[in-house]
Amino acid sequence: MNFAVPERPRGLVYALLPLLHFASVKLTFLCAVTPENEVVVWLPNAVLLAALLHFRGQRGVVMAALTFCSDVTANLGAFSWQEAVLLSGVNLAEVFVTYSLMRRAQTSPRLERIQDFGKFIVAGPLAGALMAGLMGAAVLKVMQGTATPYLTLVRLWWFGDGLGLLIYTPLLLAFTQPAPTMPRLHRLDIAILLLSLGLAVVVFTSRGGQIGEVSVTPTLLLPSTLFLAVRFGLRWTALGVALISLLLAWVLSHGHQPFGAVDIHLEIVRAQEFIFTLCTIGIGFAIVLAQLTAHERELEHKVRERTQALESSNTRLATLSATDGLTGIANRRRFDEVLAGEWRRAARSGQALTLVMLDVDFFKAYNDHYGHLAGDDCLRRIAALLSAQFRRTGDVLARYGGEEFVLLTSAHDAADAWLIAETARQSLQTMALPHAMSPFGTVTASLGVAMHVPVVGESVDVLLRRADQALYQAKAQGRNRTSQ
Ligand SMILES: Nc1nc2c(ncn2[C@@H]2O[C@H](COP(=O)(O)OP(=O)(O)OP(=O)(O)O)[C@@H](O)[C@H]2O)c(=O)[nH]1
Repeated sequence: MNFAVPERPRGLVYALLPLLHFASVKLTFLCAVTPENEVVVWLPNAVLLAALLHFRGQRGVVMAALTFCSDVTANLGAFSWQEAVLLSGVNLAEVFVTYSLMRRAQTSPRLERIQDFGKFIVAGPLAGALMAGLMGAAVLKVMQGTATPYLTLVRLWWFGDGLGLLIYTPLLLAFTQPAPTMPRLHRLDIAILLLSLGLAVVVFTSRGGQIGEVSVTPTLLLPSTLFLAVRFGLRWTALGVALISLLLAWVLSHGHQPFGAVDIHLEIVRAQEFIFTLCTIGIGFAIVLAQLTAHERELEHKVRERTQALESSNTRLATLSATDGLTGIANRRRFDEVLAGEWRRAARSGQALTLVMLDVDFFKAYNDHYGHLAGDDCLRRIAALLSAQFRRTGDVLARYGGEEFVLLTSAHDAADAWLIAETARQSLQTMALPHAMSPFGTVTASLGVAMHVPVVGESVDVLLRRADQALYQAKAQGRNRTSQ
């Protein structure tokens, strides 16, 4: 049982446990014991089992002692005190054997997986209750000298106790869990529930009659249980199953014959078979559905997580593929994309585009003199300076390659365009990065400016070529200048 351990049982639990046990004894006698003293279902043992499962066995001895006292008290009405103590001991043994078997089989105490429900059925209704049947029947035979054959006594005890565990344990456990969200009750739900209620009344009072070819037996209520499982989940299915089972037991023990006019012993076995089928199918189906829903949610959650991770790595990749690794500004690829888009937009709107090309002067000499790493650093500082300068909306600064930068911007006119470029050149000069191999003594740049209003169908090369020519001119005229 590898699930989170809940808090230990406290005062209120100790008070409620024997009360619930005693109430379950009363409920059993009210609904499920025939005038011939045959028990159709014996509920009380499930109270201790559910408590042991819920609290993972913590303070099990105290809880057992409390329910034992309640059990002996309940038995005293029908048996001598020695018999009462022995029979309550058998009940206690049944619960502890069931609990130990479930523990051994590593059963989830919440019975929330179909495998766990299966293990519970084997450990409790089959093994635990059978063992109690063998022991209880022996006590009755030896102490009371009952005339009923030993094996019949075993069967009666086994089936009654087993079904009690089967009906009541999942119900009590379901109600100790946090309440699941209830689906909204539609008109169709109400109609089906009312129809099922009507059907139950017909089934339980029809004395095994027939409508046409169809036998009106409790089996007809099976679809209603499946409906409960589909619409309302485990908690309400467990309750529905328990109600139908107890109603059937009550009907039987009050002389009605929902399976037709057959011998009462046979009638009880039929009812028990039906209750077993109803519980295993109804509760099992509800558990499978809940498991599927939980699995689906888990999958959805995983898909959402993966999608988010994929999206963020896509975004990171997109940023990486658009960024120049050395300077952190846009790379040529990104610049070409933006230029093409802006070119088309300007062609439609008739707006002028301004392109500034900036090439660092004597950079080979800088590299040769200061080293390649210093050259890298110099390029980074120039990029930072230009980024700080060109930050108007719509400005796109990029490293075009090597020691060449480009700026796509908009200017009012040619003079404005020249001023933008010239300001950048002057800032670089003012930064005064030492360049011993340059006639200017500091790092400088030459800039070429081109301005053009594109027309639809014209190639961007027009603008690039013009800027390149202007740059060539600036270089030819002595460098550290802006040409247009
Ligand atoms: N450190 C460094 N150097 C680079 C990088 N990319 C290109 N270069 C260098 O930039 C230099 C460019 O040299 P050239 O094309 O001859 O130009 P220049 O020496 O600046 O001469 P002008 O442009 O005519 O003034 C070459 O030495 C390249 O190795 C880079 O990422 N880091």
